[in-house]
Amino acid sequence: MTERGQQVADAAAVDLRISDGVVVERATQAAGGLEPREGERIIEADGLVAMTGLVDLHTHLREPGFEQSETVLTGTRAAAAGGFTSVFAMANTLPVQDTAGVVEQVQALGDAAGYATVRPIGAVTEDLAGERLSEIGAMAESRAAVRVFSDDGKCVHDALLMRRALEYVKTFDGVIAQHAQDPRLTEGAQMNEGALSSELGLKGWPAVAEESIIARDVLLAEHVGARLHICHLSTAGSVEVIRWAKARGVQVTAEVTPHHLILTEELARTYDARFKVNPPLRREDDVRALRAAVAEGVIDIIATDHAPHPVEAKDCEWDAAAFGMVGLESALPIALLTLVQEGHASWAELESLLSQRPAEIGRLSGHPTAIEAGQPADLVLVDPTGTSTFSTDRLRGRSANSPFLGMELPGRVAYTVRRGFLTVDDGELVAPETVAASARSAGGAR
Ligand SMILES: NC(=O)N[C@@H](CC(=O)O)C(=O)O
Ligand SMILES: [Zn+2]
Ligand SMILES: [Zn+2]
Repeated sequence: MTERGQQVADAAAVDLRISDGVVVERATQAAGGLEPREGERIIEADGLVAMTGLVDLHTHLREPGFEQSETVLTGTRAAAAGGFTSVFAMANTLPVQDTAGVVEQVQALGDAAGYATVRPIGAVTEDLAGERLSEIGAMAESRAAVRVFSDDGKCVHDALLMRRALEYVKTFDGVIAQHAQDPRLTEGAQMNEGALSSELGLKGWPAVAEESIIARDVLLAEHVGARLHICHLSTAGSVEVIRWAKARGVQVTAEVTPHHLILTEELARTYDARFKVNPPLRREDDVRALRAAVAEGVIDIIATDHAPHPVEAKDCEWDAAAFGMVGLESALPIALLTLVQEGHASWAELESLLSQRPAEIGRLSGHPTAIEAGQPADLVLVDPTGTSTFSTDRLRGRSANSPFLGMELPGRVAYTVRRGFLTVDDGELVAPETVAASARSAGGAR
């Protein structure tokens, strides 16, 4: 397979030859490019931008247990459509991903589907109950080799458990990904706390409920000398705390979701539960601070927090609706709109935010560090020109609870290549049988 694309860093047109899941040759077109050989498929990628495959450190795939919302197959289809080649699957399944058996099962489902590398996240506490540590060691040593642990959906609130979890993962270079939400400060909370929550009569969720947990946890991570990752940062104050911790040398990383980079609490006025999410949409000044923190490097990555829910969990009163939004297919377009087009990040920085840094934080093995000869062929080719209306036909998962439906968004994924085979071909998902067969034959490639 020969690909004509553009290199991200210097925007020079290059040809790539891919064979057996690896980029085997790369030449600039200025230097003559590559001659296609007999039997090779040529992808015309002129005008497209190439990035290493996107990596989502925060995806809810819902299987086992909530297959009416999403399955590993449907969720990784959505991932591929969005340009992702790897996803980290959150632990709040049923049963919870808190044993070696369950994480191995989720990983095996991902391997069989083939649309993306699925790396299960292990629960920090048994059944996400916040009482006893889960089998962290057994999950780390299992075939799934778990490196990221999180009770996401719930906060690890007990400081002693958090300390013990940090001590444990430190022994094998793992990381605790904290969902920072003080449960007592957010009992019954429905949206951001402020003048608008009072006006709408919805119970408020104060910024300090997030910031106080982050402050505690960066201090614990410093004390233990372990790695801490903060999920879905949503307030200007959280940015301040992370900046302070990084300046002290704490091993902390932080993520922001696409939706927190663009949407605000004002959307609660619609009472449309597509805009109900945990943590809640905040204010304009928070959105500004989050974008600036990405530009400054205080925020390390963009993660989708893809949280599918069925119609009945969203098409109801705000108070009764579930928290969460789907996000895999819209992540790159929203990042382009809010960061690249606004001058907060270059394409190369986008590759860092959506591919390189999440892979590093999750200790993802077999992920390319660049698109060059000798590197695994996990990459995405994006059409950067024009915009299109984001509609349900762009969604490839099982649920349609996207807050971006109807918006004009830039950036279409033209091709996604995983382990050398196509999962998206000329803007269309490749059929499941074809992808599964390609994944089986690529099985031993790494
Ligand atoms: N983000 C959400 O609003 N919901 C997530 C849980 C979570 O990420 O906290 C879910 O599992 O639905
Ligand atoms: Zn969460
Ligand atoms: Zn989540």
